[in-house]
Amino acid sequence: MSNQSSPNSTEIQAIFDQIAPEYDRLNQELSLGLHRVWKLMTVKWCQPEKGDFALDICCGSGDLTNLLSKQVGKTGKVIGLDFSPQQLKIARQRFSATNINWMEGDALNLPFADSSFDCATIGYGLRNVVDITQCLGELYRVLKPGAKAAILDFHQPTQTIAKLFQNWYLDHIVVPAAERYGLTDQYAYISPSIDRFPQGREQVKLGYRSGFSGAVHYPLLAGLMGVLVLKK
Ligand SMILES: C/C(=C\Cc1cc(O)c2ccccc2c1O)CCC[C@H](C)CCC[C@H](C)CCCC(C)C
Ligand SMILES: C[S@@+](CC[C@H](N)C(=O)[O-])C[C@H]1O[C@@H](n2cnc3c(N)ncnc32)[C@H](O)[C@@H]1O
Repeated sequence: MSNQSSPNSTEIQAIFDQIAPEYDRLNQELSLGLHRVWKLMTVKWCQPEKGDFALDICCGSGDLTNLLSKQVGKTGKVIGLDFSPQQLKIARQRFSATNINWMEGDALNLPFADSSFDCATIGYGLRNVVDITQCLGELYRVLKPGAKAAILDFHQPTQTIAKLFQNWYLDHIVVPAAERYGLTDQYAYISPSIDRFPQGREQVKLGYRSGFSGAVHYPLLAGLMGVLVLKK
């Protein structure tokens, strides 16, 4: 990894390629299965409807793409986009719904026309892109007027006790669990990435600065993470 404090795009892509084989198992174990609840809430918050054209940015192994697929139904379509070939390989193996298109692409340069999508999600992706403002700008551009996006991610809790727990859990539960698979460095990246990521109030400001007409942040898990809901 480069000596700069935050990894570059190539290094981030490598992290997610390398963890792809164990990613879902570790998410399930380390969140005690709760990540499925957080993802369900995220999809509900972008208000998908039958027949919609939906986008899951930074789709990874496809959890949110799959949930959107169920919501938009046979008359709808979902694009799952990610720049990690290995994550997309897992996604294609896991989910075969005919209304899903898997695409390798960059969240910072989305290959879609303006005002294309009825709704969108980003699950644990915004914290991992190298330019948050550029990503939000692209998200704004490809959404239809009035469309909603829901962005799920970790952030630093405001309460000290919650921050202490987050650090403890990451350092003493998450990283040791990853060591079993030789993925220590890849999972040790999570903590500093959370430290660099804006908290809910700042995320709302970034949403408005990106042109969204509405921005609300809903904290989850005592503020260890949350969902930013944006309306174009
Ligand atoms: C689905 C989850 C995390 C996705 C995720 C995001 C990243 O940015 C990564 C970067 C590098 C490697 C892996 C990931 C990654 O998996 C959430 C569940 C998995 C979390 C790793 C577990 C941590 C949860 C909270 C810090 C504490 C939860 C405590 C509660 C008692 C369950
Ligand atoms: C923690 S994973 C989240 C995957 C999935 N959304 C989930 O909820 O499990 C973050 C994903 O963001 C992807 N990613 C990071 N930067 C990206 C970019 N600029 N363009 C596309 N995908 C990116 C990574 O490849 C990785 O699959």
